[in-house]
Amino acid sequence: MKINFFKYQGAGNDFILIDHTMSPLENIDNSLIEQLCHRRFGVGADGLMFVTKHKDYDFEMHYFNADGNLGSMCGNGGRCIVAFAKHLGLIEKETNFLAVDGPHYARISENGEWVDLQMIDVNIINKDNEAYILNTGSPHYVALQSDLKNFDVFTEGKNIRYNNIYSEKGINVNFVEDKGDYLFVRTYERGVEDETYACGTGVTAVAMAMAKHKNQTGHIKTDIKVLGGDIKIEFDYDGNVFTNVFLCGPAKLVFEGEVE
Ligand SMILES: N[C@@H](CCC[C@H](N)C(=O)O)C(=O)O
Repeated sequence: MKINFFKYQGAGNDFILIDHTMSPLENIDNSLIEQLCHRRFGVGADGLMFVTKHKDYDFEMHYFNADGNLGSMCGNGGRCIVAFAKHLGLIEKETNFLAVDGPHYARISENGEWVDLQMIDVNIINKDNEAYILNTGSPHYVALQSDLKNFDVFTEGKNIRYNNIYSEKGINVNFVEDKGDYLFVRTYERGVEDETYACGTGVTAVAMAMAKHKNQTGHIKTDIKVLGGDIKIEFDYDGNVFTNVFLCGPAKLVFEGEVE
């Protein structure tokens, strides 16, 4: 069976995208997804997404992590699937689509390579000692870390993800260093079980945690640097709820191909 795929990346978080708009999604082969995402034996990606039709929305996003399992919301994946939907001619400048955490609005630049994606409102932030725990569509742990450039994100992130509190359901682990004008963020991702070059729901969680940490309220814009590039986050925060949350950044087609 031949599979046509498109490879996209959003700030270095990379995905295999498959157009499934002509038929419903059934009989998912999770081991095939894992194999396609494998960086030695497959195409190589942090995750795989199917685009299907939906009667009430422009399209529906189905996201699987690189381990082959159904993921929770993927922010960079969401931005890439919007670029893909434009490429397929499903949308033009704006869209309302459905993802695992509910409906999302997004707008896309003329050249199709920059996407502002609205994320879910967030009203719960918990603490685990000094770290912040919140769900921005996916569960996140946010910890401040000095000298982050030289920090062992893989080992420390993995230790937290697999500790007694989080091992069962898993968590994405983000480390952040406040650089003044911007935040530098590195993330260990659940489901990839490695550090990735960017995590969209992760940087969203980091911007929210830092607003709370610094007692900021109002309309807050945050510039973020990750290993794979630059991302911007915007939201309103009244001290209780984060609303009008936007994850803004690049979403680019890398190549397309076919596997047997
Ligand atoms: N890379 C993603 C996060 C994907 C979901 C995550 N790995 C999980 O299932 O926990 C992003 O950009 O948000």
